[in-house]
Formats: sequence, structure tokens, C-alpha cells
Amino acid sequence: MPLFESTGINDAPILEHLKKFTKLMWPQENEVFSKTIHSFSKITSELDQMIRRMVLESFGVEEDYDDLINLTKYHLRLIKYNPSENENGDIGINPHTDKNMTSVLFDNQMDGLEIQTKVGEWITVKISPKSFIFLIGDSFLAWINGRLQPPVHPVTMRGNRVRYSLVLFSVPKGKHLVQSPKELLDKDHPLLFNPFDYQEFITTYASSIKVTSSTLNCKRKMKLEKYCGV
Ligand SMILES: O=C(O)CCC(=O)C(=O)O
Ligand SMILES: [Fe+2]
Repeated sequence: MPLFESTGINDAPILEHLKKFTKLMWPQENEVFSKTIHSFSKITSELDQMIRRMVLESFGVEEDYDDLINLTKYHLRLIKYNPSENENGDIGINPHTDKNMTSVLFDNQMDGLEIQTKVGEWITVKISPKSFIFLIGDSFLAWINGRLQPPVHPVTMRGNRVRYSLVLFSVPKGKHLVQSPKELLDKDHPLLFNPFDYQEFITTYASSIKVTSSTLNCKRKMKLEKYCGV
């Protein structure tokens, strides 16, 4: 039994796009699935946008909010981690930073997700059924010109319960450059990342994967700093 299973739905908050995925899985349609995923994704995308607006307000650049939102679309990932049969636990996902813009994560209160703080401490994430985690990814790091740090986070499975997580990723659209607004640049804050196309970055990033023992243990060598750092 594989430890990790996942599926992704592009543009999940847009019903017509989501229905294409549903039809692929259930040619006879599955109204309950479409409705549930659609309302979840739509509400969660509004939550994501509200948080991004708050972050921009905190840096005094709320006039760039529309540009930031128009730069992104959404991708929903549904993940299942099977219990580990190893008494020391098994890696569900290697430590990584998300590459996209922002991520909103929900889980079934089964431990496994850990987050490294800026000072290097590890936190085991425990979220109540009514809570969520908001993460920033490398693309937001570039857009905000280094003002916020994306956290490294692995998933390690221990014990005999299944972990489910649902993550709504905001992702830069292809052919739109991720570029820090000029209001965030001054002599104390010089440009840290050259404008880049996310799809091109991801293609380069994917081709830099070095598989060690299994695809779950792959080492991704390419870093955004190396790709377009100034
Ligand atoms: O399942 C989790 O809690 C984390 C998932 C994750 O980090 C990812 O998909 O990027
Ligand atoms: Fe992640």
C-alpha cells in the first residue's frame, strides 16, 4: 500500500472547470462531489484573498492587491497518507517550501505536519477542525521582495491513523511575470528576485529533481534564489 496518494484539481473554485475533473472520474457525473468541492474551494479562495489583502495592508501596498490576485489562479490538492508500518515513522513529504504563492491547508487532526520557524525550531502542527494553516510559498517571497519567509515543512507519518489533508494553492498564471511591485523597492530593500514566469520556473525545477530511493525521497536541487535571484 503506498504511503502517499494525492490528486489535484485545477481551477477548483470555477464550477465548469471542476466539472471536467468530476466527469473524468465519474462519467455519469457526481453532483455531491462537484457541489461540495466547489463550495469548499470558493469559500477557501475568498479566505486566501482576505488574508493576502491583510498582508498587503500591513506592508502599506494594498493598491497592488488587484494585480496580485489577477496574477494567480487556484489548484486544489487532496492528499491521503496511509499509516506507517515503520515504528520510527515514514516520510510522507520531504521537507520543502511551497513553490506557489500562498497555500491554505486543512487536515483531519491526524499529526504529521511539522513547520520550521524562522529561528530553526520545529513545531508539530495541531489544528482544530475549525482551523486552518496559511503558508506562503517561494513565489510570494519573490513578490513581497523577501519581507516574509516561506516555512520549510515536511510530513512524517507515525502511528496507525490515516491522515487526510486538503490544500488550496494560489498559483501564478503562466505568461504573467511574478514581479515585486515598485512600492516594495527602495535603497534599504533592493530587488531580490528578477521577474520570472512561474511555469518556466516549475519546468526547470521539476527537471532538477534527483530521485534517490523512491519518488517520495526525491531531492529537488533547484531553488528560486538560484533560478532568478539578483
Ligand atoms: O499534507 C500536508 O499537511 C502538507 C502538504 C504539503 O505540504 C504540500 O502538498 O505541499
Ligand atoms: Fe507544502
